[in-house]
Amino acid sequence: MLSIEDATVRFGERAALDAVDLEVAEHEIVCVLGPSGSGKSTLLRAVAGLQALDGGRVLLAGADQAGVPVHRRGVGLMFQDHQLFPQRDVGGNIAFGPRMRGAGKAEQAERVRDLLELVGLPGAERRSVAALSGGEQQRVALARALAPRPRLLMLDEPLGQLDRGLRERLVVELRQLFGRLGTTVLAVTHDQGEAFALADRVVVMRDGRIAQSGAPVEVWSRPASEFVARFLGFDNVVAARVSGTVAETAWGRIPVPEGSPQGERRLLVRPGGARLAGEGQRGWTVESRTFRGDRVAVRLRPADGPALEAEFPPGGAPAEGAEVALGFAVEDVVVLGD
Ligand SMILES: Nc1ncnc2c1ncn2[C@@H]1O[C@H](COP(=O)(O)OP(=O)(O)OP(=O)(O)O)[C@@H](O)[C@H]1O
Repeated sequence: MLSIEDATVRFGERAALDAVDLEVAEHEIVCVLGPSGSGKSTLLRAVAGLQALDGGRVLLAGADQAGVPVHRRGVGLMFQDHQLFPQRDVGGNIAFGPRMRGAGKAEQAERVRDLLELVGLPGAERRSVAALSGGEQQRVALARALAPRPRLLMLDEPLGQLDRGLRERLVVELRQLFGRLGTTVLAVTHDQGEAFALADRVVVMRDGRIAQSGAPVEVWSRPASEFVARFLGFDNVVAARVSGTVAETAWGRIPVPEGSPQGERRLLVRPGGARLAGEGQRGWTVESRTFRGDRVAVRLRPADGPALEAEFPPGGAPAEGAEVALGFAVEDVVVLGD
């Protein structure tokens, strides 16, 4: 459906997109994640035709989009800076696209009715957009973006302004909705929870390049590099010398999965990977304990080396100041690439 080939966009000396290659298949939901300034919006804008490329190509269904204006690309946009038209009512906002494409009054009304049904706001045609809640406005913006039946829907921080509870609910609804409609989606967010919940595939960007691309579970369980690991919030990263299935680290000898990269590496231990073990490595002191509802986060300090963040079930966490022995679960250990 969408092929981005070697796409480059420069602002002065700096490349906001640096030779990016990305394919999005029909019906696929791809979420682009990354820190502020990593080039996420520039990527979307380039696909939409709002940003010219300095190099490379954007193809939609095989056709090079060079010189094709935004409104002829057949893409739907729901961007942060594309607010609803305040002077039109809900129906007027949603009917805008179909009207521009020459749909008659009856067809427009039917489309608006169907879409309002779809986004869970049946009968809201005549409501003023100013009188809608934030969540309702997002739904109307989504209906407006879907109205012209775009072959590709692009979302920039679709739920950015909303509070967490509403976001979590809407993200589930969105995924179901896109599945039902068979919509192909390219979305951008800085919120990893949102990306992981929405996407079939996540793409993590760094400085205008793709740092990792894969199914959510794959990226989560096997971050490719220290950058991706830290971006996902994993802080237990330590220098390691890997030989076979064992790594020597400041946290002691740690088992690593078979087939791990060898030699001088960086190694990640997910917080669930450290276990209390009588026959494990002794000499860890519990520096702090933080209750997090369903688990307790515990900061452990070895005799000599950096602290390690571990997680325990609420009933099973050691007390502050306690001396414990630790073992490591190999499935929570990742030898990172460069
Ligand atoms: N019109 C512009 N002129 C100059 N520099 C720009 C322009 N648009 C973007 N940039 C720069 O390009 C880089 C990538 O910006 P972009 O907006 O794509 O990042 P982003 O990942 O979407 O960030 P955010 O999450 O903050 O929206 C940044 O360094 C930004 O300052």
